Amino acid sequence: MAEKLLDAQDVSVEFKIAGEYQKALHKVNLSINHGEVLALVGESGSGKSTFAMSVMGLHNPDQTKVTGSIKLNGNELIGLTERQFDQYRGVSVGMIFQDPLSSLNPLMKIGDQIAEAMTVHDKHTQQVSNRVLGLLDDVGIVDAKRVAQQYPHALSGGMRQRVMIAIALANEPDLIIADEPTTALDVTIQAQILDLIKEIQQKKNAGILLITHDLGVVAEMADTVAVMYAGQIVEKAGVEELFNHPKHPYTRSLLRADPSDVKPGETLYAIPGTVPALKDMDHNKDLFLQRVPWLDESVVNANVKDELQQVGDHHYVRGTAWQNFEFNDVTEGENQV
Ligand SMILES: Nc1ncnc2c1ncn2[C@@H]1O[C@H](COP(=O)(O)OP(=O)(O)OP(=O)(O)O)[C@@H](O)[C@H]1O
Repeated sequence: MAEKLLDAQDVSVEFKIAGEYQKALHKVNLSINHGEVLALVGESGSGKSTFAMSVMGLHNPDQTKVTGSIKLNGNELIGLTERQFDQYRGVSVGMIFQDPLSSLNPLMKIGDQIAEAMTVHDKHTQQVSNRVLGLLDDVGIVDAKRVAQQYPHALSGGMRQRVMIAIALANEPDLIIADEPTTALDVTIQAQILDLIKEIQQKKNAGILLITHDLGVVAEMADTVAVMYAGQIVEKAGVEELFNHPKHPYTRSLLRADPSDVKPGETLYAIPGTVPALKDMDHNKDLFLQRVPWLDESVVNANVKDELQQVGDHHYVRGTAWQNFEFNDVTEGENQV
């Protein structure tokens, strides 16, 4: 079998908070093939960015313990020094964040910032200038010559995001990590940027780790979906399978709470409660079940294995609560927050 582009096994992350290590990720297993778009979804605080930052080596080693294995093209990343990480961050892995303005240097012209991202010794050659213009062209910027001479503040949000994508692509990375890449943009611009990411991904056969809370974006972009809750993967499946046959109570709740899926006259389902604080996470349990008020305590408190159970073709679920999970529509109104 061909080597995986990204292969993360048993990745756990602990943050030192008030002198004590607290676990934010527990034994996460995720892999991405070349050309595959994996969407990582879950509510705010579920651990999506913590995972992405582990892949990019962006955690502060003095306050964070990262264990397990993360291999990129077969090379282990966990345990690398900052200098070693530099050899692939921005090179084999490109990054697109939610807020391009805070990622771009306000004092540097766009063209120089793109050139700066390239792994070439002399950034001032004609070849580099041509490549900068080519990249701006690739991300759909017309009049690239003029834009290359501008500063970030002169551009619209959508244009800035295109520039971020050009920077992410500067070294033709194998993997692109896109953390909420369109959240800050207007809906029409969102669609353009998503199309652009998809087009680039197909052209370059790059793998994408797409972090989003927007299920519409997932449906549009993803091949595979991993659902994260309280620092654990609770369900993984191909995108159609996950949308059509969700199993885990959390996945089913997320889909039910999807604002884009509400029909006129219907009220939007709100998942009761919130993601627990790190110190309250007992990862031997299926932590979402605490938020299902009608479940029996014995179900909520039962210990659950770390390994996901295979329930279909490429479809995996954590725990067994899904087997008897039903929405309690009678009390649902009372349970809403
Ligand atoms: N540097 C840090 N120090 C302490 N706790 C942190 C740190 N970074 C993240 N956490 C905690 O880890 C948990 C997971 O956070 P994370 O940002 O990964 O979630 P997320 O799913 O990406 O959320 P969002 O969608 O809001 O970005 C949260 O409880 C968060 O408070």
